[in-house]
Amino acid sequence: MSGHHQSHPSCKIGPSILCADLSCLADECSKLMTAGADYLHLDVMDGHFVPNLTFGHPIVKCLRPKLPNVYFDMHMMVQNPEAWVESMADAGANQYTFHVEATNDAPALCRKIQEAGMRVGVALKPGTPVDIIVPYSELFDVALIMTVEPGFGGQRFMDDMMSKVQFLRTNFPHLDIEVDGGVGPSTIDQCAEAGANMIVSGTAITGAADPAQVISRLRSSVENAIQKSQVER
Ligand SMILES: O=C(CO)[C@@H](O)[C@H](O)COP(=O)(O)O
Ligand SMILES: [Fe+2]
Repeated sequence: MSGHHQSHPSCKIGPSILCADLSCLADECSKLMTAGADYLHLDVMDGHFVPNLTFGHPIVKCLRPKLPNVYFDMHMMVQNPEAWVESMADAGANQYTFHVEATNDAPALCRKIQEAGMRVGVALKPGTPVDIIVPYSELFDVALIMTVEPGFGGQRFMDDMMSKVQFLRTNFPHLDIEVDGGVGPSTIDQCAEAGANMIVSGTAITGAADPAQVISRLRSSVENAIQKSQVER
């Protein structure tokens, strides 16, 4: 995965497995990697922070040996994100993306995640202003801009979130900026133009007849936008 301190970070496509066939999750994950994914986005929901319930670190622990080289981005939609850092690190997670709305000490949590050996992601719900993460921007590797209200796949993309992506790309050219929620072929271009480089897409990929074709479509949109931004400099 791209580091935090490099020129414009490269394009990474990370399918969300939330709406995949969870009865054979390891196979679904392998298929997505074979279809060209760069990483996997695993949605952890606790039924408190969001009105839905999925899975936790025991699943990651079982997936890891079957997918030894896959980057797991854990989207922690949980009330007490501090509680699961060590378990997720032990289970083999690579990135721990917590919601700033779920903690009253985000900088301390960033340090805790770093000390556990994972990359740090900070996620913002649609209603949360982007400037609140500016004071501790040196403590995280990825900013996740939710483009739906978290909790479910298959929702409608919120295009007014693009101003947050643009703000971050303008002020933090080297930051990995992730978008998540309703992202697919019909919404990727505005994400790419705003400056997102880590692309989470769930139902648009797992519901597609040809996931590989959707992944390459998302990738070409982002790579074109990166090229264009570098020419314009
Ligand atoms: O975190 C979430 C939902 O809360 C997302 O990761 C969704 O799972 C993405 O699914 P689509 O909106 O792309 O179908
Ligand atoms: Fe997610």
